[in-house]
Amino acid sequence: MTPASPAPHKMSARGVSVFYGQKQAVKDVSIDVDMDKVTAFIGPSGCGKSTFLRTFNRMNDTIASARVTGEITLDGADIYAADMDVVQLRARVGMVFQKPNPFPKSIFENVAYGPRIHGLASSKSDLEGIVERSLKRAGLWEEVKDRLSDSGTALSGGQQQRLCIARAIAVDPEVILMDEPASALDPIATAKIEELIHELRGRYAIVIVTHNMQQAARVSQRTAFFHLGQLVEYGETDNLFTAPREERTKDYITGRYG
Ligand SMILES: Nc1ncnc2c1ncn2[C@@H]1O[C@H](COP(=O)(O)OP(=O)(O)OP(=O)(O)O)[C@@H](O)[C@H]1O
Repeated sequence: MTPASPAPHKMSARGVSVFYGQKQAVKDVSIDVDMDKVTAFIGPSGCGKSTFLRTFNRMNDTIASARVTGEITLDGADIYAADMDVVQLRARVGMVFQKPNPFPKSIFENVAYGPRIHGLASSKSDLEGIVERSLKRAGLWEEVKDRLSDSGTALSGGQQQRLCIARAIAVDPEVILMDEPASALDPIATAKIEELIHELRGRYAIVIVTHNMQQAARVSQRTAFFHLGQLVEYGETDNLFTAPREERTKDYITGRYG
């Protein structure tokens, strides 16, 4: 009997480099990201974590000087192919930013906007159902269900970030990219976001950039350590923090630099 082939990776990067003009920010990085897992990107400031994360849904396209080489696939399809619909790609690979950035619209509209432009709801009640389900999944429903028409920007920072997560979830993504999603939040709001990441893990592939090693250890199953644009080490989070293979990883996690 031939052994079953391993499950295909949700996303794979092969030999990815990113340049800003002449400057190379990401150097020949290859990595796989899987469903049901949280992957953390850690490393000192400026090592290219955010730049690399943004290649996964082509957010670098919005920066005129940025150039990406190598290959990134989603379910085996090259996301940089000429016929890739980038709007569709960003619905499948959603993103949550460091600073919560709700639209200056109502809580309801923040979540309803994506499903509406992507034609995901067949009726008003269908749309209301999507909004409720997304807010529930983002752990915000109980706090906002009686004031859905209030402005999203009037919420607390932590609530705004959960609203942004609800907005990403509403279009039914497969992958969620989070770029330091809790670094602008207080410890209680941070704990809520971390709890939420745990709850979301079963449904999506999640990739999180974090400055905070304790946070990476708490929320992720896999960790990638970056230094000077290179991927130094990638492995199971427990192993990486307890028995790093590379000297540079060891120096970083023991606080010798960074
Ligand atoms: N829009 C840009 N134009 C030019 N250079 C950039 C741009 N964005 C980032 N860089 C440079 O690319 C390198 C990697 O930056 P990036 O933000 O990806 O690192 P990072 O590891 O996420 O850092 P941090 O943790 O501080 O956010 C840095 O040297 C940075 O100055």
